[in-house]
Amino acid sequence: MARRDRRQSDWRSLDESDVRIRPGRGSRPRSKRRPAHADAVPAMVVAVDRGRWRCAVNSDPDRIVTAMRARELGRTPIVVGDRVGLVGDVSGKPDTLARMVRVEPRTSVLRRTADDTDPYERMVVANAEQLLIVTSLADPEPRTGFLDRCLVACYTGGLDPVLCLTKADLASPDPLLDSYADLRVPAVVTRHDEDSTALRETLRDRVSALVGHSGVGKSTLVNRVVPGADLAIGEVSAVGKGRHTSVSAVALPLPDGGWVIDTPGVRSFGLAHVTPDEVVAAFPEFAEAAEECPPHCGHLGGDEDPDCALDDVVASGAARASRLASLRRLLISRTGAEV
Ligand SMILES: Nc1nc2c(ncn2[C@@H]2O[C@H](COP(=O)(O)OP(=O)(O)OP(=O)(O)O)[C@@H](O)[C@H]2O)c(=O)[nH]1
Ligand SMILES: [Zn+2]
Repeated sequence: MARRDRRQSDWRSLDESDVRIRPGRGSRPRSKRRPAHADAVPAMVVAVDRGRWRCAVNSDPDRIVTAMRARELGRTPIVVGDRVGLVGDVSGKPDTLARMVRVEPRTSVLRRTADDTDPYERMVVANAEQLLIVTSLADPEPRTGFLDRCLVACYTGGLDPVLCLTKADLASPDPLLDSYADLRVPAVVTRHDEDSTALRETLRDRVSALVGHSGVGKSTLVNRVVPGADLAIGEVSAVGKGRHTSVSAVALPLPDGGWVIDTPGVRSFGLAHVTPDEVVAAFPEFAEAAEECPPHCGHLGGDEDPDCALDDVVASGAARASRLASLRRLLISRTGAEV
């Protein structure tokens, strides 16, 4: 609790956003001002730049409105993917500015810390249903440490992970797929000399965030599934005048429905905010046993956590040893060196 209090008071100094899902909000008694904004129109944030938010009214990519934050929202972080309520001029005509009066509770949050020692979590994307972890099979070689960290971010943030393995013309996906089989993460394999039907199917009608290291072919993918993506990114990143390249997330509409949220600035996932128990919670067969562990168990077993109860689950035959090994690999990635 102490940690939470400290964090709350320090939010103000952050430039990126904090990151909390606020599950309590839906059941909280309605505040007095809510009825006053009964006419607010729903919209999704598609880009953020320096105190201005670009929003798609009714999630319609053809109804883009620029908005400011109503004073009553204080400094609540508002990021791409947030569902908001807008009042005022929502025409979207040049030089008009709507007012954002509400941020809906989030269904998921993709968050990270800047590095592993940074105690402050930052929100990257809100409400994405899935995270496409874009990894090339060669050139550059897959970085499983990064991949594992992305999985942890999914499990603790409420997103469905999907492995997106690119450059299959250069190397076989099988070894990588084998090493993730126990985690049961769905995968899409792509190569630039074949069509992208499987990828389109995976993305259709969903809100998908994309992460990947430089050079893995993420831009190639985005341009394939979103015609004119380069142009669109240029446009939204021009929200704050004078800025030509966007490093924050940008939501781009898919022609068949759904959105992809590119995260150009995100090359790493510090996970200082994640506890071992949060990771274990994503593994139903181990979650209950973890309650039998000594306090502050890191669940790594061996010399690190000799009394960890997770080994008993495997010994009893209720889970496979390889599942526990995969879980522990994720736990190690949480504390391991940044990759
Ligand atoms: N062989 C092969 N090369 C590919 C494939 N997809 C992309 N590339 C190449 O990989 C390089 C990097 O692709 P980009 O799409 O720019 O990669 P990125 O991940 O967006 O990288 P940044 O722009 O640095 O963020 C380019 O030279 C692409 O032509 C593929 O399926 N096979
Ligand atoms: Zn344990």
